[in-house]
Amino acid sequence: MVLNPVLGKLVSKRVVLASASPRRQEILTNVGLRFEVVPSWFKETLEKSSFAAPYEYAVETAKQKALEVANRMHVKHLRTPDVVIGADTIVTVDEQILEKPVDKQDAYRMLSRLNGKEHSVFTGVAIIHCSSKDNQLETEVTDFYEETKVKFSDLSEELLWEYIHSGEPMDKAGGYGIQALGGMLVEYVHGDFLNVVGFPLNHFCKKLAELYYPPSKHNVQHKKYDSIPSVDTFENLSDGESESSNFTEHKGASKLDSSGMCSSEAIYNSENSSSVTTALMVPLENQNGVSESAAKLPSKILELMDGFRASKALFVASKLKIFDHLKDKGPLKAVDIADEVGTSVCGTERLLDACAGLGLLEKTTQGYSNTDSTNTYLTSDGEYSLHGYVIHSNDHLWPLFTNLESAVKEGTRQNHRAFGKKAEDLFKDYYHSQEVKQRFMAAMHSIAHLTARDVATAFDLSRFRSACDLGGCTGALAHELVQIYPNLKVTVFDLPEVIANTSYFQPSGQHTAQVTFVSGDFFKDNLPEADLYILSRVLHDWPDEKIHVLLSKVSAVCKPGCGILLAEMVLDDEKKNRSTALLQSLNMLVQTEGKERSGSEYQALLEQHGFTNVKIRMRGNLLDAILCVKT
Ligand SMILES: O=c1[nH]cc([C@@H]2O[C@H](COP(=O)(O)OP(=O)(O)OP(=O)(O)O)[C@@H](O)[C@H]2O)c(=O)[nH]1
Repeated sequence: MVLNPVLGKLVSKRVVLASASPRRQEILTNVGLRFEVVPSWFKETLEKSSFAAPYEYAVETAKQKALEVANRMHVKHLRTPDVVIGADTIVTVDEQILEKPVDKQDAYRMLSRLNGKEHSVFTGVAIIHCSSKDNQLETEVTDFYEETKVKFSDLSEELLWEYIHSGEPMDKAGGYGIQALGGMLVEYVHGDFLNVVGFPLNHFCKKLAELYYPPSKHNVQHKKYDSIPSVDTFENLSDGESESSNFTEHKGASKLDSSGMCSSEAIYNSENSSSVTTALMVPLENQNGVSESAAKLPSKILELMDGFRASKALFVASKLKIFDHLKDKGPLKAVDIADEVGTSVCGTERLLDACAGLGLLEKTTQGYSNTDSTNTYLTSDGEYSLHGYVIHSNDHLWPLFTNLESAVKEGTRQNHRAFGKKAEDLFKDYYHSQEVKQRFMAAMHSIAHLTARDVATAFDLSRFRSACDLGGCTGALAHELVQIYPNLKVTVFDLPEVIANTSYFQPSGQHTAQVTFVSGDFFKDNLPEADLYILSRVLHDWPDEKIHVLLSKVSAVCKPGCGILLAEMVLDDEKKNRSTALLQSLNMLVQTEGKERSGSEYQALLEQHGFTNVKIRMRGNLLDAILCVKT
């Protein structure tokens, strides 16, 4: 994959995307970039007439978005990031700048202007390199823009309104999404398609190449980065740093084409790849050296068929604490690991090779060692350890999922089949078995800790003085909130059995005293008073009837102006787009009476209890956020 050496330069850096746009997150995730998402609070209100050209407005807005996040993260002691990326997309037609429509009428106004005409889409991008000197933030700004021309067909009023009623235009510049239904409105595109979607990836890579590989004697003879360097050029540019070598090329194998099929060219296998691409070896030449045309294979389907093998390899390596041993002692040979964990050498070697093939381990002549992301996410003491959730997935979710067929046939949870006990009796185990309780709490903690910043920064919550996190478990989200909002006090409200076991999970450091724990059952007991009630991964556990009971209790204690913050995976209205969220809904089917819901479904539930002004922030990661206010 020729572009990866450039992106590889960011591997060891703390990269932050200052954008709430799920499309930008997806474009960058798809090429294997690892980053955190901290949406900018910069309001897009710069005076447009003060800019000589529309692209200058987009570039300045992108810059201000990124600088706001860099400053906020620095000031709030959230560890200064190395690189912050901001972007802003606008549409221009007849010398007018169109941003996101504020309502359906506004969307109609925009789409009518674009109807039958060619217009320009500009995305301004800012790449801010940050450092901290004497506790002062220092920034180096690189910015650029990209223009793409798009022409709309002549569209009927009826079609425009049908499109507007689909809901798609609302969070999109110019009121359309070219990547989805909006694509049907478009006659042609001249230029970078991804630029229209919200992020000019190609130009971004060229900028990184300029920044990280300044012209040397060798490449000055070539064109100066007005194109992406070729494979050879990249090899010449490589400075031999390990991050570049994470991106491995193998000749004579396969890569995915845009249709998801395989064609013969090159294998791409990187630990930074968001999805594991199944490597299907397709020889380019037969034994006589004659080229053969490689058969197209349904790689996506083959990958899905293999998915359970990959999951189980990860689970077993985690259960055996292989990643923990390698963190402390790696690199280690298979024989040494087998000795440490008490397993067979031949079985351990195959497991380790599989983990290396999946990008979880690195294999060298010295033996096996963890990748950076394995150290961060898969060791039990990693900064964002998911170890607890991996073990929960193996011990609890795996047996439930093996009964998925029955769950689908019967439409109910499968605890009785998976564990020989009804859900209620399992709950009693939870009360009585310290081991089961701790495993569950560790699982919930790992996801809450990983997603806490995303949830806490989805909206500006600084106007709230007190919050109550209902079902807040170990307080991971509460602690993140008080770091970000130092004037906030958070009460974590959960069952007595949970509260009694929270001490192990408590962080040290600033503002921890602002988090307190209160035990109770939110269906039965009085709720603590607060300006903001938080329900993170709670509503998806319950059917609508129970949610009404809970929301009416919250509504009864909420004063006007108080709010609810929900954190859930939000489905699109047609329930067809986000496979992770749709699979999560199956996950709720096998074990609860709940389900994942769409934004409109949550809105309807909330509005029935007097909560209005419902705002939804699709984060595109593990949790989305919904904020509403009691009127
Ligand atoms: O064809 C498409 N055109 C545009 C989009 C999406 O539109 C928005 C543009 O808005 P903006 O640049 O202000 O970005 P936000 O979404 O508000 O997020 P920030 O937090 O970065 O301000 C952008 O999301 C594009 O992806 C589209 O999807 N298709």
